[in-house]
Amino acid sequence: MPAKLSVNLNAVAMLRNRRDLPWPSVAHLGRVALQAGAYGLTVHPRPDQRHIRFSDLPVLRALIDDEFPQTEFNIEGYPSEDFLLLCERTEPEQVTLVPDDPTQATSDHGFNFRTQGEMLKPIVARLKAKGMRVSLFADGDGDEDAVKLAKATGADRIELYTGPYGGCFDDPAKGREQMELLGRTADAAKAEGLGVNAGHDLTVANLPALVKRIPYLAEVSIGHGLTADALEFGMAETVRRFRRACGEAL
Ligand SMILES: CC(=O)[C@@H](O)[C@H](O)COP(=O)(O)O
Ligand SMILES: NCC(=O)COP(=O)(O)O
Repeated sequence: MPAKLSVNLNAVAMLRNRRDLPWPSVAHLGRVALQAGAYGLTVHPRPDQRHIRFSDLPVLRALIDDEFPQTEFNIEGYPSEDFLLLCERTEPEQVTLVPDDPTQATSDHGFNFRTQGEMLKPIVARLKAKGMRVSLFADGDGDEDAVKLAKATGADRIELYTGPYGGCFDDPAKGREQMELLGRTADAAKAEGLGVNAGHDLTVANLPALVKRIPYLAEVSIGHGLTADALEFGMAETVRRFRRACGEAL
Protein backbone atom coordinates (compact mmCIF):
# COMPACT_ATOMS: atom_id res chain seq x y z
CA MET A 1 0.00 0.00 0.00
CA PRO A 2 1.49 3.38 -0.95
CA ALA A 3 1.79 6.01 1.77
CA LYS A 4 -1.23 8.32 1.73
CA LEU A 5 -0.59 11.98 0.94
CA SER A 6 -2.06 14.66 3.19
CA VAL A 7 -1.48 18.17 1.87
CA ASN A 8 -0.46 20.67 4.55
CA LEU A 9 -1.99 24.07 3.78
CA ASN A 10 0.05 26.16 6.23
CA ALA A 11 2.32 27.61 3.55
CA VAL A 12 -0.66 28.58 1.36
CA ALA A 13 -2.20 30.31 4.40
CA MET A 14 1.06 32.14 5.01
CA LEU A 15 1.01 33.57 1.47
CA ARG A 16 -2.62 34.62 1.90
CA ASN A 17 -1.86 36.35 5.17
CA ARG A 18 0.59 38.75 3.51
CA ARG A 19 -2.44 40.88 2.58
CA ASP A 20 -5.86 41.50 4.00
CA LEU A 21 -7.35 39.66 1.01
CA PRO A 22 -8.84 36.19 0.66
CA TRP A 23 -6.32 34.81 -1.86
CA PRO A 24 -4.61 32.48 -2.40
CA SER A 25 -7.63 30.68 -0.99
CA VAL A 26 -6.76 27.92 1.45
CA ALA A 27 -10.10 26.21 0.85
CA HIS A 28 -9.88 26.41 -2.94
CA LEU A 29 -6.33 25.04 -3.07
CA GLY A 30 -7.40 22.34 -0.63
CA ARG A 31 -10.20 21.48 -3.05
CA VAL A 32 -7.77 21.33 -6.00
CA ALA A 33 -5.45 19.06 -3.99
CA LEU A 34 -8.29 16.67 -3.09
CA GLN A 35 -9.61 16.68 -6.67
CA ALA A 36 -6.10 15.66 -7.76
CA GLY A 37 -6.26 12.65 -5.47
CA ALA A 38 -4.70 13.78 -2.19
CA TYR A 39 -5.95 11.58 0.63
CA GLY A 40 -6.35 14.41 3.10
CA LEU A 41 -5.63 17.92 4.27
CA THR A 42 -3.39 18.90 7.17
CA VAL A 43 -3.25 22.18 9.05
CA HIS A 44 -1.09 23.27 11.93
CA PRO A 45 -2.85 26.22 13.55
CA ARG A 46 -0.35 28.03 15.74
CA PRO A 47 -1.49 30.18 18.68
CA ASP A 48 -0.60 33.44 16.88
CA GLN A 49 -2.52 32.32 13.74
CA ARG A 50 0.39 33.42 11.56
CA HIS A 51 -0.44 30.68 9.02
CA ILE A 52 -3.73 28.87 9.38
CA ARG A 53 -6.40 30.93 11.15
CA PHE A 54 -8.83 29.32 13.55
CA SER A 55 -11.60 30.54 11.20
CA ASP A 56 -10.16 28.32 8.41
CA LEU A 57 -11.01 25.16 10.31
CA PRO A 58 -14.81 25.05 9.90
CA VAL A 59 -14.42 25.95 6.23
CA LEU A 60 -12.01 23.05 5.62
CA ARG A 61 -14.16 20.71 7.72
CA ALA A 62 -17.16 21.56 5.55
CA LEU A 63 -15.13 21.13 2.34
CA ILE A 64 -14.22 17.58 3.32
CA ASP A 65 -17.67 16.69 4.66
CA ASP A 66 -19.61 18.12 1.72
CA GLU A 67 -17.34 17.40 -1.25
CA PHE A 68 -14.75 14.76 -0.30
CA PRO A 69 -16.23 12.59 2.46
CA GLN A 70 -13.78 9.75 1.72
CA THR A 71 -10.82 11.94 2.69
CA GLU A 72 -9.40 12.99 6.05
CA PHE A 73 -8.68 16.14 7.99
CA ASN A 74 -5.53 16.11 10.14
CA ILE A 75 -4.96 18.89 12.68
CA GLU A 76 -1.52 19.32 14.24
CA GLY A 77 -0.59 21.29 17.32
CA TYR A 78 0.62 21.53 20.88
CA PRO A 79 -1.99 20.05 23.23
CA SER A 80 -2.98 23.22 25.09
CA GLU A 81 -6.56 23.43 26.37
CA ASP A 82 -7.38 25.89 23.55
CA PHE A 83 -6.01 23.47 20.95
CA LEU A 84 -7.95 20.54 22.40
CA LEU A 85 -11.17 22.56 22.34
CA LEU A 86 -10.47 23.51 18.72
CA CYS A 87 -10.11 19.82 17.87
CA GLU A 88 -13.28 18.91 19.74
CA ARG A 89 -15.20 21.57 17.81
CA THR A 90 -13.74 20.57 14.42
CA GLU A 91 -13.65 16.79 14.87
CA PRO A 92 -10.76 15.97 12.50
CA GLU A 93 -10.27 12.33 11.65
CA GLN A 94 -6.74 12.61 13.05
CA VAL A 95 -5.01 14.86 15.56
CA THR A 96 -1.22 15.00 15.49
CA LEU A 97 0.16 16.29 18.77
CA VAL A 98 3.48 18.14 18.56
CA PRO A 99 5.62 19.57 21.37
CA ASP A 100 6.03 23.00 19.74
CA ASP A 101 6.65 26.09 21.82
CA PRO A 102 4.43 29.00 20.58
CA THR A 103 7.53 31.02 19.67
CA GLN A 104 9.01 28.32 17.42
CA ALA A 105 9.35 29.20 13.74
CA THR A 106 8.45 25.65 12.76
CA SER A 107 8.41 22.16 14.29
CA ASP A 108 11.94 20.94 15.00
CA HIS A 109 11.69 17.97 17.40
CA GLY A 110 9.41 15.23 18.62
CA PHE A 111 8.10 14.60 22.14
CA ASN A 112 10.37 13.44 24.93
CA PHE A 113 8.25 10.45 25.92
CA ARG A 114 10.29 9.89 29.09
CA THR A 115 9.34 13.26 30.56
CA GLN A 116 6.09 13.99 28.66
CA GLY A 117 4.51 10.54 28.36
CA GLU A 118 2.42 10.84 31.55
CA MET A 119 1.18 14.30 30.52
CA LEU A 120 0.07 12.88 27.15
CA LYS A 121 -1.93 9.90 28.47
CA PRO A 122 -5.14 11.72 29.54
CA ILE A 123 -4.98 13.97 26.47
CA VAL A 124 -4.73 11.02 24.11
CA ALA A 125 -7.63 9.34 25.93
CA ARG A 126 -9.74 12.51 25.74
CA LEU A 127 -9.29 12.87 21.96
CA LYS A 128 -9.78 9.16 21.29
CA ALA A 129 -12.98 9.16 23.34
CA LYS A 130 -14.35 11.67 20.82
CA GLY A 131 -13.45 9.37 17.92
CA MET A 132 -10.28 11.08 16.72
CA ARG A 133 -7.21 9.05 15.78
CA VAL A 134 -4.17 10.35 17.68
CA SER A 135 -0.65 10.51 16.31
CA LEU A 136 2.35 11.80 18.28
CA PHE A 137 5.25 13.70 16.72
CA ALA A 138 8.39 11.65 17.43
CA ASP A 139 12.09 11.95 16.76
CA GLY A 140 13.34 9.37 14.28
CA ASP A 141 16.51 8.64 16.22
CA GLY A 142 16.23 4.88 16.54
CA ASP A 143 15.37 5.05 20.27
CA GLU A 144 13.30 1.88 20.72
CA ASP A 145 12.57 2.52 24.42
CA ALA A 146 11.09 5.90 23.54
CA VAL A 147 8.80 4.17 21.04
CA LYS A 148 7.57 1.81 23.80
CA LEU A 149 6.77 4.86 25.95
CA ALA A 150 4.92 6.44 23.01
CA LYS A 151 2.85 3.27 22.75
CA ALA A 152 2.10 3.44 26.49
CA THR A 153 0.38 6.82 26.02
CA GLY A 154 -2.43 5.01 24.18
CA ALA A 155 -1.76 6.82 20.88
CA ASP A 156 -2.64 5.11 17.60
CA ARG A 157 0.36 6.28 15.61
CA ILE A 158 3.57 8.21 15.72
CA GLU A 159 4.59 10.78 13.14
CA LEU A 160 8.31 10.59 12.44
CA TYR A 161 9.92 14.03 12.41
CA THR A 162 11.79 13.89 9.09
CA GLY A 163 13.43 17.33 9.27
CA PRO A 164 16.98 15.98 9.77
CA TYR A 165 16.48 13.65 6.77
CA GLY A 166 15.07 16.46 4.61
CA GLY A 167 18.00 18.65 5.60
CA CYS A 168 20.44 16.22 3.97
CA PHE A 169 19.36 17.14 0.42
CA ASP A 170 22.97 18.00 -0.48
CA ASP A 171 24.66 15.14 1.41
CA PRO A 172 23.37 11.71 0.25
CA ALA A 173 25.58 9.71 2.64
CA LYS A 174 24.25 11.60 5.69
CA GLY A 175 20.75 11.28 4.21
CA ARG A 176 21.11 7.48 4.17
CA GLU A 177 22.23 7.54 7.83
CA GLN A 178 19.21 9.63 8.81
CA MET A 179 16.93 7.36 6.81
CA GLU A 180 18.23 4.30 8.61
CA LEU A 181 17.51 5.93 11.99
CA LEU A 182 13.99 6.76 10.80
CA GLY A 183 13.63 3.19 9.56
CA ARG A 184 14.73 1.70 12.88
CA THR A 185 12.28 3.93 14.76
CA ALA A 186 9.51 2.97 12.37
CA ASP A 187 10.29 -0.77 12.69
CA ALA A 188 10.13 -0.45 16.49
CA ALA A 189 6.79 1.34 16.23
CA LYS A 190 5.40 -1.31 13.89
CA ALA A 191 6.54 -4.03 16.31
CA GLU A 192 4.64 -2.23 19.09
CA GLY A 193 1.48 -2.09 16.97
CA LEU A 194 1.70 1.64 16.33
CA GLY A 195 0.92 3.07 12.90
CA VAL A 196 3.63 5.22 11.36
CA ASN A 197 3.21 8.62 9.68
CA ALA A 198 6.01 10.94 8.63
CA GLY A 199 6.45 14.60 7.89
CA HIS A 200 8.64 17.67 7.66
CA ASP A 201 10.75 18.76 4.73
CA LEU A 202 9.68 15.84 2.54
CA THR A 203 10.01 16.35 -1.22
CA VAL A 204 9.53 14.40 -4.45
CA ALA A 205 13.30 13.82 -4.34
CA ASN A 206 13.57 12.32 -0.84
CA LEU A 207 10.22 10.49 -0.58
CA PRO A 208 10.86 7.44 -2.80
CA ALA A 209 13.81 6.19 -0.71
CA LEU A 210 11.85 6.73 2.49
CA VAL A 211 8.78 4.80 1.37
CA LYS A 212 11.07 2.03 0.10
CA ARG A 213 12.74 1.76 3.54
CA ILE A 214 9.40 2.00 5.39
CA PRO A 215 6.95 0.22 3.05
CA TYR A 216 4.20 0.24 5.70
CA LEU A 217 4.31 4.04 6.08
CA ALA A 218 0.65 4.99 6.52
CA GLU A 219 0.66 8.69 5.71
CA VAL A 220 2.90 11.64 4.91
CA SER A 221 1.85 15.24 5.51
CA ILE A 222 3.68 17.68 3.26
CA GLY A 223 3.44 21.45 2.99
CA HIS A 224 6.59 23.46 2.43
CA GLY A 225 8.18 21.48 -0.41
CA LEU A 226 4.81 20.74 -1.98
CA THR A 227 3.81 24.41 -2.01
CA ALA A 228 7.18 25.32 -3.53
CA ASP A 229 6.54 22.83 -6.35
CA ALA A 230 2.94 24.04 -6.75
CA LEU A 231 4.28 27.50 -7.61
CA GLU A 232 6.14 25.90 -10.51
CA PHE A 233 3.84 23.09 -11.65
CA GLY A 234 0.42 24.05 -10.26
CA MET A 235 -1.28 22.38 -7.30
CA ALA A 236 -3.01 19.55 -9.20
CA GLU A 237 0.11 18.41 -11.09
CA THR A 238 2.18 18.75 -7.92
CA VAL A 239 -0.19 16.50 -5.98
CA ARG A 240 0.12 13.88 -8.72
CA ARG A 241 3.93 14.13 -8.62
CA PHE A 242 3.93 13.64 -4.83
CA ARG A 243 1.48 10.74 -5.07
CA ARG A 244 3.84 9.05 -7.51
CA ALA A 245 6.76 9.73 -5.16
CA CYS A 246 4.70 8.04 -2.40
CA GLY A 247 4.54 4.90 -4.52
CA GLU A 248 1.16 5.30 -6.24
CA ALA A 249 1.07 4.01 -9.81
CA LEU A 250 -0.46 6.88 -11.80
C1 LIG B 1 4.44 19.09 12.71
C2 LIG B 1 5.27 19.41 11.56
O1 LIG B 1 6.01 18.65 11.09
C3 LIG B 1 5.36 20.68 10.90
O2 LIG B 1 5.95 20.46 9.70
C4 LIG B 1 4.26 21.56 10.70
O3 LIG B 1 3.05 21.00 10.47
C5 LIG B 1 4.60 22.58 9.68
O4 LIG B 1 4.33 23.72 10.29
P1 LIG B 1 4.65 25.13 9.65
O5 LIG B 1 4.11 25.09 8.26
O6 LIG B 1 3.89 26.05 10.55
O7 LIG B 1 6.13 25.32 9.67
N1 LIG C 1 3.57 17.11 9.69
C1 LIG C 1 4.43 17.69 8.73
C2 LIG C 1 3.68 18.59 7.85
O1 LIG C 1 2.49 18.65 7.94
C3 LIG C 1 4.34 19.38 6.80
O2 LIG C 1 5.67 19.69 7.00
P1 LIG C 1 6.43 20.50 5.84
O3 LIG C 1 6.29 19.69 4.57
O4 LIG C 1 5.74 21.82 5.70
O5 LIG C 1 7.84 20.59 6.30
